[in-house]
Amino acid sequence: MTNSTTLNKRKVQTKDQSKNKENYHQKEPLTASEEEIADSRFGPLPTIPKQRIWTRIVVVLGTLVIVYFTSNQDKTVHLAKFRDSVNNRRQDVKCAQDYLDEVSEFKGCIPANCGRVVMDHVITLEEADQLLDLASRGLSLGGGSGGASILDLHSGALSKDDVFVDIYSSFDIAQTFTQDDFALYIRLRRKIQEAVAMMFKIQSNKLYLTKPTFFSRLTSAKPVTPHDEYWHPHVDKDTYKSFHYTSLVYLSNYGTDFTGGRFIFDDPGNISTIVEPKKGRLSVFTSGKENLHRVERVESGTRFAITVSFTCSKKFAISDPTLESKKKTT
Ligand SMILES: O=C(O)CCC(=O)C(=O)O
Ligand SMILES: [Fe+2]
Repeated sequence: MTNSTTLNKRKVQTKDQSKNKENYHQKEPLTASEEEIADSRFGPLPTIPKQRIWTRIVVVLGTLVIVYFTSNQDKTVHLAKFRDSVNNRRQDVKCAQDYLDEVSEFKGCIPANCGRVVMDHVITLEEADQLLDLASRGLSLGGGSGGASILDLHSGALSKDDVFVDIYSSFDIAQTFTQDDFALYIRLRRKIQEAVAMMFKIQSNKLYLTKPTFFSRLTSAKPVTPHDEYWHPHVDKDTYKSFHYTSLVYLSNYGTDFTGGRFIFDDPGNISTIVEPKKGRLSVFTSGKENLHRVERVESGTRFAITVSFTCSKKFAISDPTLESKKKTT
């Protein structure tokens, strides 16, 4: 066969194929023999009913809408619910670089991981009740007119109306507190310090109590001073330079003693990581930007807690208060 004959044959084939194509597009009925050939070689030509196409479009669009809205919405994660009883429920997060840079100077005080841990079995219910009793007696000497009152047993700062007073110079504190109160306070501070050291794998003797360390009483009352606005997101280390580890012990129960007032870590990706306060619950976390947090506004009732703060830097250490040492300053 010559080359020209082959070429001619190809031309004929191409002509036939384009004829078929035309047939297909123009939907001209196939001849019986063409139909037979099409059926036997390829099976019947596929057809998608219009209704099914619309169903698919609606499903795809619906899915896109759901994905769009859910990805922009707040996601809520519970680190510890009120009804949970947790041993050491931890969540590691990447340390903020400036926190890591700073803490790296303090050998024995560098956390194995940054993050948060909730512990329900470090402070007993009885100890929490005793602390609550101590806090209530102290706070009964004053109390802010807005929704937040604090009592700092180290500095003596107590909220009173819209200012702070010094309980050690304003009152005869021996009428309000006993030596046992201070002994309890010191014992629990040590317990918390041990727990912080254990959870972050650091040396307890490289950790120092720092200021402010204080009791808080929160209500739904209208704010009077900026100190009453406890619900703003913040980083403890930005507010208080000395902080490296923050710990909180809750002294009242979410849902029964008060509503609202949950503790929330504002995590990247609009994730709210929630700790519901519970009497005796200890929550500890590294104080850097990795742990941006806030307290929800209390809606009803009264919420008591104590913030116990630790530093790795000896120069920011404060000593434990005792009844004797504090009486001397009056
Ligand atoms: O009371 C709490 O749950 C948190 C208080 C707090 O954020 C703080 O003391 O810095
Ligand atoms: Fe805080």
